[in-house]
This record gives sequence, C-alpha cells and structure tokens, in this order.
Amino acid sequence: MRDELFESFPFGIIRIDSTNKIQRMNHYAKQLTHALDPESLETLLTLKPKNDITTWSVANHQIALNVELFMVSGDSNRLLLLGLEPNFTSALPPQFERALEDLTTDPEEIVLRIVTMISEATSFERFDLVRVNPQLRKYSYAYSIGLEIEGSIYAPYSQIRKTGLGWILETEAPQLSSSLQPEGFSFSEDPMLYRTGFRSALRVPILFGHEVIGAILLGGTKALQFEIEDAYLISQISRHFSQAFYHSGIIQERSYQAMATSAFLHSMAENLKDDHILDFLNDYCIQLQIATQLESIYLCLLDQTHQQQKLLVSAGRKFPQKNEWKPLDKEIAAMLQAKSIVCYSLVHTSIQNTDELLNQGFTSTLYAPIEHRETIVAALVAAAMDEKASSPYMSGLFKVATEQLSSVVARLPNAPGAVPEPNSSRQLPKPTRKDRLQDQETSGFSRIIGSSKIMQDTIQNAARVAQYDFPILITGETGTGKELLAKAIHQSSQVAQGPFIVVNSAAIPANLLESELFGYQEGAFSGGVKGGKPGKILLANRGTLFLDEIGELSPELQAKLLRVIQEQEIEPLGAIKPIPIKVRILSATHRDLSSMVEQGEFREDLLYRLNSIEIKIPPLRERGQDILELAEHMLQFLAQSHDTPEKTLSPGAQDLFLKYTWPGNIRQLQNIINRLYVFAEGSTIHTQDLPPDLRVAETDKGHSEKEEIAGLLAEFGGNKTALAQYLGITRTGLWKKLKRLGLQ
Ligand SMILES: Nc1ncnc2c1ncn2[C@@H]1O[C@H](COP(=O)(O)OP(=O)(O)OP(=O)(O)O)[C@@H](O)[C@H]1O
Repeated sequence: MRDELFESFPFGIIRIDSTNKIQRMNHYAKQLTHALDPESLETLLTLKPKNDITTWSVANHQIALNVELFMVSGDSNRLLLLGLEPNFTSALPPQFERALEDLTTDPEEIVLRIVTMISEATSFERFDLVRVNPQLRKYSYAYSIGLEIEGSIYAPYSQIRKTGLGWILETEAPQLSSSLQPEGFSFSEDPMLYRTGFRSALRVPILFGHEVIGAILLGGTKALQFEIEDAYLISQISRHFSQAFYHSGIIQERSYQAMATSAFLHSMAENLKDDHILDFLNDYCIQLQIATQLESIYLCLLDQTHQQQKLLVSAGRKFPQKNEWKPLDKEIAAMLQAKSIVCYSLVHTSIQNTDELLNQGFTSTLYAPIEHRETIVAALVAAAMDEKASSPYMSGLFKVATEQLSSVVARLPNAPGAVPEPNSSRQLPKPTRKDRLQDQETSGFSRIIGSSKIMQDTIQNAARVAQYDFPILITGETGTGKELLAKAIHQSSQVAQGPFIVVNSAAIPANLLESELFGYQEGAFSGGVKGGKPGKILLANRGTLFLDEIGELSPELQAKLLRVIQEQEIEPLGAIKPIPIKVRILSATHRDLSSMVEQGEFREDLLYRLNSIEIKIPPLRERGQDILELAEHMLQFLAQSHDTPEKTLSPGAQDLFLKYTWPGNIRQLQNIINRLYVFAEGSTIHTQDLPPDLRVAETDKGHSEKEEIAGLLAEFGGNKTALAQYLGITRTGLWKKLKRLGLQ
C-alpha cells in the first residue's frame, strides 16, 4: 500500500543531524538532489517542524518542493521528506480517498473508518486514536486497540509536555521512534512501552487548520517496524479525515451533553414530589425566559379532547389570561393541527399573521407542543417584542425544551377539572414501571413506517416475541430496516431499561473484531482508567446485543460467540477468569445462513442458537403503498426540519415510485428523496424531476433487480463507489449484492 503511493511520486528523504550535517537517506527521485545545495539547506533548516511548501531556484529553473518534517527520536535528528509534485502533500492512494467519500457524521463510524484505513496502511500491535481540545486543555482516547500497555500512560494535561503526545502537540509534526531503547527514551511513556514489549512507536498529529485536534499513536513490537514513509502516509490519511474527525468530535460532545442533561432531568422529574411539580414548571419558565430574553413565556395545559386550554404557569410580562379552562386559542388549535411548533410574526409576511398576542404589543410569538405518549398534552408559548420568538433558532431551542418538559408535564393528569390548583398538595399518580414500558413500546414500533399487510404482520410478530428472551434472527435485504426493528424489539423487551449495543461485523476489520466484541484483560488502558477495555458483549450486559451482518463473522469468532451464548459468560482477551453475563441476543443478516451452513461457512449449532425465532423483513418492492408512505414521511420531515414548504409527489411520480424495484431499499429511497427535496422546483415533484432509472420503470415494467443494478452500473461507468452512494449502501454491501446477482 505504502509503496503504491511512493512509487507514483518523485520524493527523497534527507537527514539533518544536530551538527547540521546533511545526509541523504534515499532518493527515489534524482531530481531532488539538485535541491540540496548549501543555500537551500540553510533555508530548510529554518523551516518549522511542520509541513511546508518551499520554492527553490535551482540552476536555471524553479522547482517547488513540498517539504514535510518528521522527528526520529533516540537522537535529535530531523528527517525531511521532500517532494517535487505540486500535489504531493495532498495525494493519497485512491482506495483511501474512496473510504472518505461517503460522508458520515457518525462519530463511531468515522473512528472505525480511521482504524480500518490505518490498519490497511501499516501493521502495528497497538493503536490509539486521541482527541485533543487545546482550548479546554483536555484530551481523551477515542479508540484504543492492541497490546495492553504495562503501567498508566495517561498524563494530566499539565504534564503532557513530557509525553510523545505533548511533543506532537507542540511541534505539530509526526514523531517516529524507530528503535525504542532504554538509553534513548524520549518521552515519559517510553519505559512503559518498552516494558510491554514495544520496540518502535509512531505518533502522528491530526491537524485541522492550524490546530492539533488529535493524534494517532502506533506501537510496534519490532525495531524499525515503522519507517518515515509510514509517518508520511499516516499524516496524509490524517489530513484527509481531519475535518470529519473534528466535526464528529463536536457532534459526540453535544450528544454526550444532551444525554447527560436528559438523564439528569428525567431523574429530577422522577424524584419530584407531586406537590412540587407546578413550582418546578414555574421555575423552569422563569429560567427559560431569563436565558432566552424573551418577553413572555407561559405553559398551557390542554384537555384530553383538545377543546379547552388552561394557563398553568407563566414568566415575564403577564398575559391577560386566568388560570382556568377556556376554549382553545386559534393559534394553539393551529399548533395541534400542525402537530409541531408554529410561529407568528408581524414582520414576516410569509408567516400567516392572525395572532391576537400580536395586537398586544408583541411582534412575534411561538407555540410549541409538549407530547406525552404521542398525544399533545400541553403547549409552551413564547412572545417577544422583536423577531426572536419566530426565529429558527428559538424553534430549535423550544423543541428541546418541550422534549425535556414532557416527562414532568406527563405527571399532571390532563382531564378537564382534574388539574391540581397551584401549590395544592393533592397526590398525583406516579407513572408506574409498566406505564413507562408501554410508553416505550409504542414509541419503538411506532417509528417503523409501513401499513402494508406484510409489514404490519412483521411488526406484530416482532412485538409479540419482544417480550420473551429468545434470540431473534432478523433477515432481509440491506436497508430494509433490520436495525430499526431490532431497536424496537429491545425497547419493548424486558431489558428495555438496559443498554442496546450494536456490533456490525462487516464494518469492523476482522483482526479488530475480536477485541471489539470481547474486550481486553484488566490493566491500565485508555485514559489511564484501570479495568481494561470492556468488549461490546460486556457493555450489553443486562440489555440487548445486536449483531448486525452476523454472516460475516469468522469461524473462530463464531466458535467464541457460541461459547458465550451457551455458557452465559465471556472471557476477555488475556483474562484470568470468565465474567458471567446476561445478554439478550438479536442478530441480523442479508445472507442466507442456511446455505452458508451447507457450504461450511457458518456453524450450524450457532445458527440454531441465534435463530430460535426468525423475522424476515420484506424488501421495499414487496411492500406496496409503504413506499409512498415512507416517501411522504421523509418529505414532511425534511420540510419541517428545514422550515420550508412541504413538497409532494405528483400522481405520475407516485406511480413510478411504485413500479421501481428499489434495490437499495429505504436507504436508496431516502437518498432520492433528499435529492428531490433539494432540486425539484415548486411544491409538486413531477415525473421529469425523478432520476433516469426511476423513469425507465415507466416503460420497462418487467425489470428485474439484476437488470436494474446492471443498468445502473453501466450508467455510473462502472464506478462502484458512486453507485453504492446512490443506492445508499456501503461499498461492501454493493459488492455483496453484485456477487449475489452474478454481476461481479
Ligand atoms: N419502516 C421504516 N420506517 C422508517 N424508517 C425506516 C424504516 N425502515 C428503515 N428505515 C430507515 O432506513 C435506514 C436503514 O434502516 P436500517 O439501518 O435499520 O436497515 P438495515 O436493514 O439494518 O440495513 P443494513 O443491512 O444495510 O445494515 C435507517 O435510517 C432507518 O431509520
């Protein structure tokens, strides 16, 4: 892999030792030697230790040299890597670039792709991916795999300068310890690495703009295991994914914060005494009003039949409303009809302006529904004397606020007349555990769209078996909703309160899957936390483990998994004794496991263990009107989340949607809908807006999946990456599909 890159570029490596003596290490490109005149070397020595582009005037012509600087520790030498090609510093072998093409913001997926790429680029016995936040002076291990290090390699940020990570943070350049030896240790963690058996280390920064936002740390058990070319290649890889890594870090941080906040709020709501609920809601409105600087916020309870409303608590400028039941305001009625936030504004002519509050000195208002068990039970209303209440920002904030309030408001009975008076000490019923389970049950399966008989039967079967702890095997083509169904089963199961852990056997490189599933023995590990790395099976303890693409499991792992199921215990790598576990196993595959058993590719005993009940999800083409329901749902969602007018499919377009075979199922449908939402003009999507292959369905009714895919492949000029993206499936998924259809 590495050689492919280097063969295609003229480049050379020179060593500058501490006495400024220059030594050529190798020269793939003869031209570069021209650059090594004394004057140029002076210039080189002034460069900062990070990649730079320098232009030399050599002989009669100018050459632009891309220069990368690396440090090889053990001595104070620097290595310079020089390239002649104008795009030398951005080049990456095509297979790596392709791995970055399918855009994703899923932090886990990005981390996995990085691990896969690095493991394809070079061999190592230990890999750490570190996220760094220089502003907050903190760092964390995003992923670690490989030999466990003896001792704690974690250093507090204040002492980070002594570590290899600190060095690359300061210099923004890679660091290569080609031969770790006690006489030549450079960093505080080197003795521990050496004791563990590592003989070489490579540390590469991940730069985003001018900032180090992370690092890749590799350990090797052989001296000279990594070379300067590895450092260069990994720097290149890191540069390509740095943006995705940066953004996924932000997303992850936010989702952690959101989860923590929601857990915090839920537990507060749970422990709130009944006679404190109104005080809580009152305080909440006051805090929200102070934080948002809106003039007025109030919370209104609705009766079960949605005929009446009642002011419950308010903050800021008071409304001329009493705390008693009255017929619905028409804005609240509009909110109920839209089942989403509605805004009014004096200024935006596009927003229909009928709000009475606007006549009372307010210029914008917002009405946000609070739902419980999919029923709107209250409204959070805001009014402002500027445009703030009708801004998309405020809608986003109120969406979160209403979701948070839902569990508190749910504790108020919402029948007319049954509302406790403020500060009353009347006891309200607490939701029971059964209530909560029922709640989740509705939410899990209700997220699955499809009223076709075949789909309804499938959902019903799944809901029925969810309550038992039998292992379930979910089969179906790629993108049919296997994971969605698995999650719904978990949410309706006895272990709904436990974790739902997903392992996609196809997405994780085979050599890393074992530790991903089974984890490591105890000892210092990521972030210096004692206890090793728990595998996903252990993480799923008292919950559900969803093994996606189970057909991709190697024979060794099949055997180990079988043992886990039979013995109900796991043995992390290197552990002294097994750990007992209780996990509900759901698995999924798009492959025919029975014929894999016949071919000797899948263990029969494991198959019997996994599919005590099989649920087959039909492909989209067999679900009739579901296609239109899903399309409509996706269009509505896009319009709502972007605050734009809704688009609908014309009858002709609907017809073509029904005729098409949807080889990529719902993922493909989502891709097409996204594109139509962006590019189709006007509020109706017509047949001519549809992609060509859908329009072909108009004339060619007897299209088979094979013909469909073959036609698409030709249309994309054989570019499988582009086709996989179009179908909304991974390249591995496409490869399997082509193989199945005999098109490979
Ligand atoms: N019936 C459905 N209603 C709403 N959304 C759906 C439905 N089925 C699938 N989806 C959505 O389609 C996408 C693909 O679904 P999912 O990942 O569950 O499919 P899968 O069969 O597990 O795919 P793969 O085999 O490729 O892993 C997801 O975004 C999912 O939320």
